[in-house]
Amino acid sequence: MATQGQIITCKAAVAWEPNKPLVIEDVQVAPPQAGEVRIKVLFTALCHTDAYTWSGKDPEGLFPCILGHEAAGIVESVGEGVTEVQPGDHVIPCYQAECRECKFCKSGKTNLCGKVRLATGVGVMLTDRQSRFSINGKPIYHFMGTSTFSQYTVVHDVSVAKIDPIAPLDKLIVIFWFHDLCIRYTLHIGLGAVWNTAKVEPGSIVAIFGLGTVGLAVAEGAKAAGASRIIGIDIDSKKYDTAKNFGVNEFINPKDHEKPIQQVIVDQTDGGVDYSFECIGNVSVMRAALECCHKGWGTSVIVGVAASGQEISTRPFQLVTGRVWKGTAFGGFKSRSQVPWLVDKYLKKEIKVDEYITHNLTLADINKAFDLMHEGGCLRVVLSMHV
Ligand SMILES: NC(=O)c1ccc[n+]([C@@H]2O[C@H](COP(=O)([O-])OP(=O)(O)OC[C@H]3O[C@@H](n4cnc5c(N)ncnc54)[C@H](O)[C@@H]3O)[C@@H](O)[C@H]2O)c1
Ligand SMILES: [Zn+2]
Repeated sequence: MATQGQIITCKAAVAWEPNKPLVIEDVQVAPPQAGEVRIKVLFTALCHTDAYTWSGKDPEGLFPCILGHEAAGIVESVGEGVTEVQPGDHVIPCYQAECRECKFCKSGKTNLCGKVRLATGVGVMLTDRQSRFSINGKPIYHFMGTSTFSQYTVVHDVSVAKIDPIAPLDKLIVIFWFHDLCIRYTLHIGLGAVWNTAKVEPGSIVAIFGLGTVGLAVAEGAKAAGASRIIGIDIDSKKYDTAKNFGVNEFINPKDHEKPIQQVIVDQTDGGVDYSFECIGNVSVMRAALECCHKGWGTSVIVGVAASGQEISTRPFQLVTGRVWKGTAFGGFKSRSQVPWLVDKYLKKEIKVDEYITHNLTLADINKAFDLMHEGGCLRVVLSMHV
């Protein structure tokens, strides 16, 4: 391939400073080094995690940087020692790596691989602690080990999930195919919370706090697991309209009640729910989500990401009497091993994907895309990489 081993100059949306509009720039992307993969990004989606770092509230946020962590693309070239993917492979970059060698990976109990975290947490690559992005010699930080708001990105090979390419690569099919993958990636956080972390059984009563994209994916997972009652809780009653399509069959707006929301739920469920999921990132809602669980067995899963420095609290008696408090990152899915499996489920139409995409724009419109994301009625904005 002509670009192999060369610096590629391409377009990327650069966050120069917190809270300032992203700027489409010509960025130089260095070739991948040992254990690295350079990917031509075809589609990327936006997520609140990008917005959070961009806002400047994320203490780990580094500027200037290239944000973005939900995407699908094609391998352009690989560095020395990379054996699992090769140029032309269809891939999804994953912010949660899976090295299969560290003690986390080997434990079989968690997806929190530790291999590249020290480097990705500070916006560089592991090999030489440098960035592969620069503008006229000035380094631009990576973000979450993915940086997908760029037409080309370099990631660690342990962070790349290879996807089965669908047979006839007719242009349109490729477009739709990748199109859907972008969303697939966020979606599985919700599904994983239900299938891997909580292990919801048929007939369960489930409460979901926050009916954004993540909450809807939890609802879909709960429905697929056979939950009988799926109670959605949101301060925006309009959210119930969409949520019904994803399996939510009861709705409570905490603002309609004088009593604390956990008490309202306990009253309506004969003592509490079997499973609850906090999909907002609000620590007082996390407490409510635990306390609305049934004594003896109720399990509450924290999916939402609270602002840095926040703490959760409850009376220890809540746990002594059998409630369980859990958390999940990346849905508990092992990235490289299980992302392809999820894609397969999608192809077999076992899980919804298309329904989450409410807007399609291009990289050039990325600032508009962020505005849309903060509006009601928007689930996922997918960007193609044209400018
Ligand atoms: N654990 C993970 O792996 C992971 C991955 C991605 C995102 N997240 C987190 O999941 C959370 C949800 O993400 P999203 O994209 O669905 O967000 P979103 O903003 O689209 O949805 C949040 C919903 O919560 C509702 N809400 C806000 N405050 C509320 C309150 N006090 N009571 C009831 N409802 C309330 C809002 O009206 C909205 O509908 C975020 O914290 C995000 O950072 C976690
Ligand atoms: Zn590992």
